[in-house]
Amino acid sequence: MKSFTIVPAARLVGEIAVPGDKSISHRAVMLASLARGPTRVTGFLPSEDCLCTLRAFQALGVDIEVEDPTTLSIENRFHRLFPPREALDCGNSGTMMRLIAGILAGQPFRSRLVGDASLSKRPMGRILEPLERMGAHIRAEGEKETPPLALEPAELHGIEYELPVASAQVKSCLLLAGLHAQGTTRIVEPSPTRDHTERLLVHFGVRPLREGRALLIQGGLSLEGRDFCVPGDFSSAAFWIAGAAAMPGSEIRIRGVGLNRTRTGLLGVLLRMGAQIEESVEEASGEGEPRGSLLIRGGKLRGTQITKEEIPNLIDELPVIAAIASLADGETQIRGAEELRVKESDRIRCMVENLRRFGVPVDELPDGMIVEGGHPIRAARVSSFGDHRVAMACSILALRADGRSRIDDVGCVDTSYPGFSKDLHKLSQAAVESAPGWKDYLSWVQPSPKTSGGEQEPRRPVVAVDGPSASGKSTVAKALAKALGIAYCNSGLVYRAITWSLVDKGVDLDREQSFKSAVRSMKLECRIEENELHVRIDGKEVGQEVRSPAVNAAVSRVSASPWLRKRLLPLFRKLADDRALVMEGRDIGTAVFPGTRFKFYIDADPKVREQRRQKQGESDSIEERDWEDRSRKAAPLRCAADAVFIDSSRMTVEEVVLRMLEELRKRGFPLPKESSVS
Ligand SMILES: O=C(O)C1=C[C@@H](OP(=O)(O)O)[C@@H](O)[C@H](O)C1
Ligand SMILES: C=C(OP(=O)(O)O)C(=O)O
Repeated sequence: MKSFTIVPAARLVGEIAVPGDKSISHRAVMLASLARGPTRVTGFLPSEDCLCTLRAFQALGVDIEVEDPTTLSIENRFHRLFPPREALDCGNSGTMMRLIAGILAGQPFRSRLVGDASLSKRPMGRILEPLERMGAHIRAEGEKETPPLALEPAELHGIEYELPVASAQVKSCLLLAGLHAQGTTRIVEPSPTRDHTERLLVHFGVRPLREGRALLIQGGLSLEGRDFCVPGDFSSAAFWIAGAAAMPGSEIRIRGVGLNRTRTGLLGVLLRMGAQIEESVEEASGEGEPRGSLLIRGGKLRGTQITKEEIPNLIDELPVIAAIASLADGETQIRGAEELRVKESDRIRCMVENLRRFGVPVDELPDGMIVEGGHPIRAARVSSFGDHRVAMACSILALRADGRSRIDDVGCVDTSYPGFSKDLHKLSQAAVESAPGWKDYLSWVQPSPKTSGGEQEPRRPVVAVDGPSASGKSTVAKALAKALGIAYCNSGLVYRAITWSLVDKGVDLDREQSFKSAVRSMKLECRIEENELHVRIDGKEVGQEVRSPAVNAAVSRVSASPWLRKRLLPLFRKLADDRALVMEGRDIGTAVFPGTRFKFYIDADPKVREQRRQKQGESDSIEERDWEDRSRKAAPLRCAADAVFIDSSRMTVEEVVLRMLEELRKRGFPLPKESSVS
């Protein structure tokens, strides 16, 4: 299962254009497929949801040529739809299923609509009832009026219908059914919802009539094909807008984004919270879709109240609003949002659960939540619950956590925003990867955490060499020390020695008190002889026993102790008091000697590292080890911001050491006259 690993970032900076609008892409394909004459759709969103719509209309006999992923040529040459051979797959998309049902309800053929596990739980009664009243023969095969939907041939007639819930999907379903019905269909909305269907109908030559809260559509009119350009998706941009607004120091510009007022409720909420947003509408041509650019500058936000009336125009943005409410000062209340419970997940439940994991105090309400902002965000491992917006909202919050977070089950992001992780990476400079993959390690770069006493340059030059297991760092660190003629130390040896002694004494490592008192009473001596570190415990020099399976099994637990790590810092630092050295470990450049100018981070592809371990006759679960090392609370494995990152996957030891020597020369390390590498 795919997951994102998110490294904290101070702010979001940069400029992007988000991919095409999902709601509009669905509708553009649908209406162009019903129209006479060709339509070229540009800016189409090639996400999983919209591709389901595209495939469905191909299956219904419409010519759809994919010129490139975002450009479609659509023509219904026969001016009618054909019976599909198989069930039409709506994937994860509520919009597709509800809108296409409106189109198919009045066709002279049978059809069946199916969806994935999440869609199969979503309520369809809201479209079944009015469609049946229009004369449709439609049946929900799932329990409690859930998909699949089976449609029989039918002739529809217009009705008057007042929507019980404010839903653009139900409204659009009925507008599309009304197009194929006899007479007029009159739809009354409890409050205005996104009006993309109305605008696109006008674009294709059919104008629904507005009478206050009512919308009227005349049956039997035909649509005319006409090229259309889909604007960027405001709901995708929302992650950057909200994230940047809530992260002081941020500055981002988003170009070509849809700015339809029935979608941009988030902007009003953010402005109320104190956000700095500049909007410039560049294209508001008549009844087309307005689009333009947004400039967002980050600052400290304050909590707000979001009321029922506001919900329809920001419904899909509520997960990210909940996320950034956690960063704002004070309380944010979201009310009147019970519709969130029947989206791709129960977005109230899932966001409440995830926010709690991030350490955010939050109360769940039947129709929303109360988020208490301003508390530190804890690094967490959370699930998307298969919901794209939950995954992306949590990714934004994770940027502000106190360490690496992991969002599991993020394949769903492709339903609306393929390329989200790339954009997150671009704007945050943080690493997002399909964990625990390798490619993004380079961008794991983090500022060295502050530790007392270690920020100053050590008295003698220290070369810090960090990296994950089996990266080759020990081999190169030893060879480098030899080439420089200085001492080689391995902090791991000290942790191993302590572990050996604890194991030998039978100390119960799970009992903190016994562990601490055993360490306190231990006589630990570290000294360097002939450029090598020697460790003595209670007068006994430790040797090969530190490599025993018992020590292997326990050393991670011992070295994960923040108390012990802190206790050992002065001991490690003292080693550099009277001699230059190369010190190798996992936090040398970030915690032990953050002040040294000579830092390296050695890494290699996990596959290469696994092979190296096998060659040493050991087997190691490299990816799991990486995750543990990187996510542990005390001095997690990080590439220091000022370290030189070396990917040793395809380099020999000699090449790596030469590269290090070269860098040391550049950084002014007092190199011996004749550096030799052996
Ligand atoms: O019409 C649309 O394109 C949509 C309408 C909204 O759903 P409801 O109509 O169910 O509120 C929204 O949540 C969904 O993402 C897309
Ligand atoms: C609710 C959403 O989509 P749909 O209803 O189309 O699945 C969404 O994209 O947030």
